[in-house]
Amino acid sequence: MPVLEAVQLGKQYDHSTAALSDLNLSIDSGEIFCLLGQNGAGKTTTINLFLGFVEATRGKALVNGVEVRPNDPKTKKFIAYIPEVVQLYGNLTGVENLDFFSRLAGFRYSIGELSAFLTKADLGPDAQSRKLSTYSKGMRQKVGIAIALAKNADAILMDEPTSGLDPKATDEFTKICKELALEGKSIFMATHDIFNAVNVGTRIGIMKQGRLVHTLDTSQITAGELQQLYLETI
Ligand SMILES: Nc1ncnc2c1ncn2[C@@H]1O[C@H](COP(=O)(O)OP(=O)(O)OP(=O)(O)O)[C@@H](O)[C@H]1O
Repeated sequence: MPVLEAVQLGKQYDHSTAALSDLNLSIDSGEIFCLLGQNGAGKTTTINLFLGFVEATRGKALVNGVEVRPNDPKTKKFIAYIPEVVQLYGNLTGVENLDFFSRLAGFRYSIGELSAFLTKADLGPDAQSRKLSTYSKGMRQKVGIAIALAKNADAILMDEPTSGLDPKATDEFTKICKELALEGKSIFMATHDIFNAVNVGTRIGIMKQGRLVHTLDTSQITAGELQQLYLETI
């Protein structure tokens, strides 16, 4: 069974044209699916439909075979979400933030366990005990990853996770994503970074005006070819 599945999924906000139309997509355990598309193409809408933040006007989104419904916690426990800027408490340390958000998700961990999640997310011991107000954007992303790990989510959804990260931080983030996928997590990422999409993704989707117009295996395409296809498509 796919971890994330969209069946004829569509969304129309009010009287506007459809933000998403007829999306059919299956993402398995261990896959990293990178969704490309211009501003307004429908990437965030797709993520929001899986999260249950907005309600589908057509079709359905499923997580582990369970249909997503807004305000229904059933599918939320399977998913973690990492927004472009991970919102955390500046006056709490990395460990304290992770503890707070783990408790919100219903998990209580020892300091050692919390520290192990942060270490796995590539945040060293010095950083773990520092206040979040001193963290870089890349470090905040790592706390976001640790929160996903602590929640034991099967799917991690990310909206432009590498935007604004320097090349080293992007590389570190990419390595963590690959490790998580090897452990069986499903990752769904909206991104504008074509090079990183080819580097990190197992599959790429290109969306235009709410429609998924291309789906490719990254083994079949170079970054240059993807860029060409993207520019021809949008
Ligand atoms: N809450 C909303 N109400 C009305 N229209 C919306 C709402 N959210 C998004 N839209 C519209 O839906 C379309 C798709 O937007 P969406 O944010 O999903 O695109 P995107 O691909 O994520 O863009 P970006 O790369 O800028 O984040 C756009 O036309 C946008 O204006």
